[in-house]
Amino acid sequence: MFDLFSSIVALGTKNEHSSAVQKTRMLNMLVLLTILIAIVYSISYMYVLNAPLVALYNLVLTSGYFLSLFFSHQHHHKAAKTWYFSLIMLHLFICGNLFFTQESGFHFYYFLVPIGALLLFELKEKKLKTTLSLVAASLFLYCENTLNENPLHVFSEAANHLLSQSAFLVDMFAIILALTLFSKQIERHELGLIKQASTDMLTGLNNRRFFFQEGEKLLTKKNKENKSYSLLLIDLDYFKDINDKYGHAVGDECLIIVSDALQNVGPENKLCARIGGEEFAIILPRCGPKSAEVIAEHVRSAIEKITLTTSQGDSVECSGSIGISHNEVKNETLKELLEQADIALYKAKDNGRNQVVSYHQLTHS
Ligand SMILES: Nc1nc2c(ncn2[C@@H]2O[C@H](COP(=O)(O)OP(=O)(O)OP(=O)(O)O)[C@@H](O)[C@H]2O)c(=O)[nH]1
Repeated sequence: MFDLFSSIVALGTKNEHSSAVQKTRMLNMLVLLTILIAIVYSISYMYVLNAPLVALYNLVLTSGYFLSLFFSHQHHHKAAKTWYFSLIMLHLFICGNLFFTQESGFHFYYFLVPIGALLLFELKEKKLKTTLSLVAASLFLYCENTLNENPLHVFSEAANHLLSQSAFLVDMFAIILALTLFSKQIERHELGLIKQASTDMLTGLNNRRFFFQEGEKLLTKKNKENKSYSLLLIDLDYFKDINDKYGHAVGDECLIIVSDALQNVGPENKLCARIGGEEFAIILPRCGPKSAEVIAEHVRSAIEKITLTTSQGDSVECSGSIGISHNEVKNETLKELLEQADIALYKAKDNGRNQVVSYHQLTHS
């Protein structure tokens, strides 16, 4: 049963972009919900309100919603939405102006049309969305001010009261549901944008922007708490040669593998980022000079162990030089720590590469 529900909700979502998938799923769900509510109404007309003819007509109208699911299945999304909203308006008009009188409160359901259209139509479908909403508003006003003299079924006052109350409740539920879905949509998009703006596209590591933003925050906090921390600046050796010899794509693959290795070495609470072409940085919170040197050595060794086999069968090896700095003298800023780590890194390159040099060692020797 659940599988059937899931496959109906997923109708027409294959190979669509994520926003269209969301909207199509929402429409399919709404169609199913409408069918369910309409069936519940038919059952109550039949057994509670004793109006079998109304129940039958209502079921015939309800079957029309399946066409919307068919349009979704055929990927005619605009047609699916337009048909759904048009049919729901026709359905309400027939209920309020043929089956019963406006005292049944069915015309209050017209409010669902602008809410649904706002959620389900794309921004560029403004005209269609506005037209449907205006038609719904006009029909509401018409029904509110017109009394059907010859209804198919005359309800008692209590039944009319019950029906109009149920319309209010469904309206309220729909507004809450729409707002919840809407805010979820916004939140999801916002999180996606934040992630995109802070991630390096090639390697998936944090990017330079995020590193500086979060690094400053982290260091200000640690400086205030008088806690020690270290910074590792890692630069791959002779990377230009790898690009020149094996091609840019192999160079890219190498950067990805190195990034994975960096993420897997050292403590979990580190801040690791790609801050330049073949340059990476790691901030190690609560980490003094000795521990930083041990971790840096693990990082160096992890990079050295990487071997990449190209499609031509060549083995590519890489190595990295690492400069370390600490907040030992005064509460250094991130910029100062990077400058110190850069001096140490330069020394590591100068000494022959594939090694770790600490700024602390340089200044104390
Ligand atoms: N494949 C690839 N290469 C990149 C990327 N970003 C920068 N590079 C290359 O990285 C190389 C860096 O070269 P250099 O600065 O000379 O450094 P190096 O060859 O590693 O030499 P040393 O640092 O002195 O050991 C350049 O050839 C850049 O084109 C990237 O995203 N992908």
